[in-house]
Amino acid sequence: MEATRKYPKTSRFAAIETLLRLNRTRYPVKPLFDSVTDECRLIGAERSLAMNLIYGVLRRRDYLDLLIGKLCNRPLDQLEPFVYQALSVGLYQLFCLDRIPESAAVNETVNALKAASLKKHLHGFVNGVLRAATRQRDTLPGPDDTLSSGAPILNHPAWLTDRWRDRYGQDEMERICRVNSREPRLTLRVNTLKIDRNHFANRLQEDGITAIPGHYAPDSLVLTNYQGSISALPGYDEGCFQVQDEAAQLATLLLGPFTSQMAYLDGCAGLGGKTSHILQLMAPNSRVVAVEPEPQRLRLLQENLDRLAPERQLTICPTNLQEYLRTSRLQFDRVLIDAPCSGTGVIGRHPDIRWNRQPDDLIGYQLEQLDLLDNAAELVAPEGVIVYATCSIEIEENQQVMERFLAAHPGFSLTSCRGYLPETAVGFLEGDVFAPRPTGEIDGFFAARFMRTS
Ligand SMILES: C[S@@+](CC[C@H](N)C(=O)[O-])C[C@H]1O[C@@H](n2cnc3c(N)ncnc32)[C@H](O)[C@@H]1O
Repeated sequence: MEATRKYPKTSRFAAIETLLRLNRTRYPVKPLFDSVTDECRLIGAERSLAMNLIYGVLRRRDYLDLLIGKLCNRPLDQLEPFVYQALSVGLYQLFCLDRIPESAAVNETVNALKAASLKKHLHGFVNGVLRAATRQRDTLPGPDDTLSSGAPILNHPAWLTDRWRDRYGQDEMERICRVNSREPRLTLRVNTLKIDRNHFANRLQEDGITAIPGHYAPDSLVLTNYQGSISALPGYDEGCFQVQDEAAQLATLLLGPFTSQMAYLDGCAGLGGKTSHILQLMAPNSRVVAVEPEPQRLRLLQENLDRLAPERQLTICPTNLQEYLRTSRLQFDRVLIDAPCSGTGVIGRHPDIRWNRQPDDLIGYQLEQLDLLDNAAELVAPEGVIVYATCSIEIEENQQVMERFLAAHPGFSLTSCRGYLPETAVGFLEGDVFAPRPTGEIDGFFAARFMRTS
């Protein structure tokens, strides 16, 4: 108790504790982080720093393990678990960030061990390793160096790198890993119901925030130098924008053409990123139904839509698609199935995914995705279109789902995404489907259009 009172549970403590729980449970990092930061009563900049440290460690896990292995003369699994995570957080600050002074990185990390009431010799051990690391900086590898064998540091589990090597070749696999190891960029979709892209960019500029138009999606802005929280950006409360990668923005365009009197169903609405985009793009006398079963997401969906499009024709259904189909008599011109998936296209943005997923998960997702599409097929009107989307780059969740759906539903045919993408984005087509791989400018994604022909 004495130590806890003396040493507050700061951002470093929260980062270490979250990484520890993640390692133990393999739960998604966000809810673990929320409960740890609530317990530590962390807010504002301290909370953001904790988040950056966790995500950074997860993006550079193999590199940090390499450093720890060189600096400690024992196997990693023989380190006390809190000590192992503390060394990771400390070394990440020292070797991957340039905005934290060395002394603060070391002292604050050691204080986290004190706040955790760990034995005194462990404080000394962590202090010694981190100080040795700063002295030996010139002889230790940097985060983007290759190993002495010439092999790159991939920071991904072997099952993922093996499958990407088999599919794309060594160079492309290494490129994807490199992209996923860097901090992703922050991209917004300007809400043109409220303001156009140029005016909003100027408004950000007035606050010293540089915003450049994205290369692909017509309403996108990329913020190149912003480190603060999203809700502190100008125009947040007024609903002037939504954080959304360009791949996700392009996916909604595939629901086009946005002619009048159309009925849209967003069958997996989540937090409403694409629902709000449909509301932004739809022509007069159109309407949207959004289905989402998960209560927490539902609450955020409602909040987001209240902020972004309060006066639009929208019905939110707090249920799953299967139940919706049982109770609804409606048919839709466009159905979007932005399905639950492994998320391997957004591993840079959500770095816990790479360590939490297992190869067997892919077939589990495929079954869920096919079931959602079976239900969607019943809800789409003749001549209507289903857009099937995932943020995965795995064949099992994309091409295989597409083939199996079409084989089971002869009344549907694949139609090309080409006519719905801006010219700058047609390079992401693989045949008829939209399938960018992560580049640092755009997330990995997959989308296909199925038209009901009979
Ligand atoms: C990839 S997320 C959707 C993201 C969202 N479209 C967006 O752009 O923000 C998939 C969503 O499907 C929801 N979901 C899972 N099973 C479902 C089901 N059987 N019916 C409808 N939605 C489901 C999940 O709760 C999750 O929010």
